[in-house]
Amino acid sequence: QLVQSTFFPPAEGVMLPTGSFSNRVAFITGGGTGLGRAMTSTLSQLGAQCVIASRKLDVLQQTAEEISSQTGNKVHAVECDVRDPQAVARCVERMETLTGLPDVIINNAAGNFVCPSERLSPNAWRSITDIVLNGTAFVTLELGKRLIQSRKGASFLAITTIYAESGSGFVVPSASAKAGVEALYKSLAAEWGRYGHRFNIIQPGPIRTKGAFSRLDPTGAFEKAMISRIPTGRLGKPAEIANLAAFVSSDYATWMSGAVIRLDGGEYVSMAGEFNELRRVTPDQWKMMEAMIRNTRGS
Ligand SMILES: CCCCCCCCC/C=C/C=C/C(=O)SCCNC(=O)CCNC(=O)[C@H](O)C(C)(C)COP(=O)(O)OP(=O)(O)OC[C@H]1O[C@@H](n2cnc3c(N)ncnc32)[C@H](O)[C@@H]1OP(=O)(O)O
Ligand SMILES: NC(=O)C1=CN([C@@H]2O[C@H](COP(=O)(O)OP(=O)(O)OC[C@H]3O[C@@H](n4cnc5c(N)ncnc54)[C@H](OP(=O)(O)O)[C@@H]3O)[C@@H](O)[C@H]2O)C=CC1
Repeated sequence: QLVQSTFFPPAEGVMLPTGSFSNRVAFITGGGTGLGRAMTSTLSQLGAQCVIASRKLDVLQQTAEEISSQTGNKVHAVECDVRDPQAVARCVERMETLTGLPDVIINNAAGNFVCPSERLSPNAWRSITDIVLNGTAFVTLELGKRLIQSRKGASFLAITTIYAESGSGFVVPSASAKAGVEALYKSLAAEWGRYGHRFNIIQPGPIRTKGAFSRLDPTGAFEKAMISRIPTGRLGKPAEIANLAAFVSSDYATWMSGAVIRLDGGEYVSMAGEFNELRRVTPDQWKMMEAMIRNTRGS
């Protein structure tokens, strides 16, 4: 952590009023681990009945038991590989039986690893883009069609990343697929408002989770450099994303649709600005540089 992080301590308590999601059902892909688990925990504390889905049923079941024993609200675990549209349809059928169709859908499941693009096999490309782009599309279309048929409104949220906008070397399948997810959600925000559906996007900056950090910085060698470019001087916390996701999915945000919200401690703008490296210039060096600039005559 950098010294300025003391100005920006994370508030990790649940932000919305108790009961904000009473009588609501929330469906969270990848809800067993990391940020998905944090969002499930927050929504469950706020009264939602949650359904979490991913490939590893044992992980999902353990998370579901832990959260529901803390909150007293049901959390259902449903096995689902989002790459398989038939598995997605079966998962949604199971959810309809357990809870009925959801009010809140969070597309959070993802796959990623750092790799020079010239080392990627076609299957490596397919693996990431299938989870991130096709998986989000299959979940969104399956649920969207059923919600439209039932004339039920819903809030859809996709978790992308800050480099969905800029692109990034060494995570090219992820960058391409996340950019596709953003196009999908912005497009549906325009098309399906008439059915009572909102679509929003959160772009998190770096937040320590085992899933992300073990695949993106396996040796830990890049963490210090990464934190040094974050103006608020620290990583994000899962609870910070969870509070934002809860707000975006809540009745306090019914006028929000098609929004792309970056929550990254300022990392994106810090990397983007041409002159931002001048942060390193000391007061004495500024004195000298200013004198040089003022003494310049003509062009
Ligand atoms: C600079 C410091 C950075 C510090 C962190 C900063 C973070 C800030 C921004 C973060 C953004 C985060 C975005 C995320 O999405 S994080 C989410 C991460 N979580 C996961 O990835 C969880 C799920 N992942 C997985 O299950 C696997 O990793 C998987 C590979 C994506 C999928 O698993 P599976 O289906 O079992 O696939 P496999 O059969 O194992 O592999 C499929 C093909 O992919 C090839 N492959 C796998 N790993 C690698 C690798 N490391 N390098 C190259 N190729 C790889 C594999 O070989 C297969 O191809 P084939 O051999 O041709 O068949
Ligand atoms: N942590 C960070 O710094 C950042 C994370 N993000 C995004 O946040 C989200 C959560 O990531 P994070 O919590 O860090 O990482 P995790 O690895 O913990 O989460 C990824 C989840 O996706 C699930 N998943 C992967 N493949 C599939 C599949 N085929 N079908 C269903 N579920 C699947 C995994 O469960 P299982 O293995 O059981 O299938 C896992 O629970 C992702 O969208 C990621 O891109 C974005 C920017 C920064």
